[in-house]
Amino acid sequence: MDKKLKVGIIGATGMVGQRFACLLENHPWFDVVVLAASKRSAGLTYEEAVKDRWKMEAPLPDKYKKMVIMDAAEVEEICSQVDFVFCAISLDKAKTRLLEEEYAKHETPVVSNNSANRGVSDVPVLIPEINADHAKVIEAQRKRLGTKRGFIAVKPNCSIQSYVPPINALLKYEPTEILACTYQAISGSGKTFKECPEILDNVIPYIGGEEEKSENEPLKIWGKLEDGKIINAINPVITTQCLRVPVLDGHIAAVFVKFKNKPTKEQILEAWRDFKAPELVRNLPSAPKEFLHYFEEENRPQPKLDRDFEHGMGITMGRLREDKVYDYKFIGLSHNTLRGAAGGGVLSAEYLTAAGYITAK
Ligand SMILES: NC(=O)C1=CN([C@@H]2O[C@H](COP(=O)(O)OP(=O)(O)OC[C@H]3O[C@@H](n4cnc5c(N)ncnc54)[C@H](OP(=O)(O)O)[C@@H]3O)[C@@H](O)[C@H]2O)C=CC1
Ligand SMILES: N[C@@H](CC(=O)OP(=O)(O)O)C(=O)O
Repeated sequence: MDKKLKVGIIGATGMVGQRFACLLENHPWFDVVVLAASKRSAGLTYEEAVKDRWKMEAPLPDKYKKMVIMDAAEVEEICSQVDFVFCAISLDKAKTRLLEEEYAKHETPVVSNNSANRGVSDVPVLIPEINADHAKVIEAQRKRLGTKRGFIAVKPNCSIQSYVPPINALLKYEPTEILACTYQAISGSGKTFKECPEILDNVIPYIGGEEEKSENEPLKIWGKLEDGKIINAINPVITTQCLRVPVLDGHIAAVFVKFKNKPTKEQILEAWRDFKAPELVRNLPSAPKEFLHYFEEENRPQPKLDRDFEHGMGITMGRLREDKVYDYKFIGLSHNTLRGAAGGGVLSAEYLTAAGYITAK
């Protein structure tokens, strides 16, 4: 790429926004020129705004320290400075949806981490290794929005990333039923242990809205593009329970799966070993070299040991075995704020750039 694309991070002060800032510090294609958040932070330097709430292990990058935070509601001004934006904000769904559409209508592509637009049939919900071709729906979305270059693309909920990629590699055996129990890290709620003392020595058996997202979003990812819409898949039927556990980063899923054509254990391991994303995706700067990795050790994967596999962009699995009720069961793990949030967003933006959907203004 001759010149880097100019990028804004909307929600830059939050847990996911901070991840974006770190991932983009030295990105080969993208240069962060705008940091935006709510009115509460607008006008402060980034250093001032995150002073008591920097949640990353890495120190706050020098590049951002003196940048003055803009108000995310100043859409026109922000759009005049950037080629596209990443968006990760805590705001109610209806307002988020409108705000994202406003950016798109100002001819600024939005790569979103929020759930607000995931249910819209012409908005692609991307895991680039799996459904990069869904980006084709952007053409129809642009017609609806009346834009030439503006559009919204989203990354899916983080809980599904621990079981959808491994099961995706097995689609040829026609999975009919999936049961997944997820054990989700506290960073998924934007918190650290200091901010979440109730989780110590505890498990919280409810994460608002999570099970609905976990059961429905995979069906859109496995859906078909028809007449300018993504039509959700009907199968497999998915049921989940999502629990919050005392882990900082990394969502584990205990997964059970039934197939129409039951594979052998060796066939499953082979499908995981041989899975290859499309070449364009494999060569993106943030793409993991190994997307799916199976551990033979019985006590893996573990969040603390394995969440950073492939810089937090790979999915690890273990304990594959036959089951008495379902055909097979296994454990999956993904890093929720990397693959499941900012990393997934950056990879999607790289794909959308490489495929020509995001360009310099
Ligand atoms: N944490 C995770 O693992 C994941 C989070 N997500 C999604 O990403 C989004 C952000 O999550 P997270 O980073 O954890 O949340 P945080 O609560 O940590 O951060 C929220 C961000 O939103 C900003 N914000 C709040 N209100 C407004 C507003 N009215 N206008 C503009 N910006 C506003 C905040 O700015 P200020 O500091 O000024 O208040 C802050 O930058 C959510 O939609 C979440 O569901 C998705 C996948 C995983
Ligand atoms: N709800 C997830 C994080 C999240 O924000 O998901 P979503 O992107 O679907 O809103 C968690 O708590 O771990």
